[in-house]
Amino acid sequence: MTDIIDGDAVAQDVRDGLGDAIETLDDAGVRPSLATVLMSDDPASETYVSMKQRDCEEVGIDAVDVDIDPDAPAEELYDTIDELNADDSVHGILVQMPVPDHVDDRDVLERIDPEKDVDGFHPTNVGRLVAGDARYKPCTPHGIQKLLESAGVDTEGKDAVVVGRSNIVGKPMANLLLQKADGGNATVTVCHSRTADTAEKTRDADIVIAAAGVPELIDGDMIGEGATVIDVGVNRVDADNEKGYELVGDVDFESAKETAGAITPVPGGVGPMTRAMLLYNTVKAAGLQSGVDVELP
Ligand SMILES: Nc1nc(=O)c2c([nH]1)NC[C@@H]1CN(c3ccc(C(=O)N[C@@H](CCC(=O)O)C(=O)O)cc3)C=[N+]21
Repeated sequence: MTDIIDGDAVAQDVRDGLGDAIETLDDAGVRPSLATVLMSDDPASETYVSMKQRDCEEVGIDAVDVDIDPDAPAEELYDTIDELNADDSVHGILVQMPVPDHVDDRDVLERIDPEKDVDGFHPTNVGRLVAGDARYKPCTPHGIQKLLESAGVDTEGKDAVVVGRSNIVGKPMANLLLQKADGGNATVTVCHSRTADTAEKTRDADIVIAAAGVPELIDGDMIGEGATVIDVGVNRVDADNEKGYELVGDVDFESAKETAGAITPVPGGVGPMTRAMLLYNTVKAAGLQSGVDVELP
């Protein structure tokens, strides 16, 4: 029987597990606070930001919500980041990506105080991660590590194939799987759009992480018997339903689950974990900035 890994349930465990740390901080008079900055009118981005704010409320994190007109000059976003950097009551800053074309996303990520960079996208935090000394692990790959752990999948000595080489998922995922640490110690292959034969690589893998942003790129023929399949895709395709869209993963779930030993669904797999690990990083940030020792799940 294929194990369908329940991301909603594991995310709930992480949120519950943050309770102790949030209480410890509360005893010290500290309330963790996350600022989300949205410079977009893309409906998907708006949905994600409002889900993050709801998550914060649920666990007892203050959510500061800044909206910037997508047509505003880049300086308005920079000024906002500067203000949030200087505000001691704010522990985490997330600028929802993508930002408009006239704003350079690298400039944005470098502007955020690395201590408050709960996405883990600042070059300082990227460097620390690669060096094996992560401060804030990027939320999606970190969430995937938690999912694998919860499914009883030990990564040590396994062949892991990451499909996709983005800065926010593929590259940090490959790095985490490579670390000499729990959730790492895997033999890692990274496939991408220029890979000669991706199927040949994925077929031999114990763990396949699909993070290419291409709907249903990975099907059952590309998965080896009993492999663990993690689907990072959150592709919105038009559909004739209430929402007007359907979420489609990078994996063809129906065919892949026939050969996989364990698989994450979309929705309800990696997405909720990404949000849970953002809360985790925010609580960690509050601890680091206030000098309060917190125990994280
Ligand atoms: N600075 C920044 N940090 C991010 O972490 C970031 C970002 N920008 N930009 C966009 C991507 C995407 N992302 C998702 C988070 C949660 C779900 C999620 O919870 N999805 C639900 C369903 C959501 C729905 O119904 O649309 C699920 O898969 O079950 C999806 C996507 C975070 N991102």
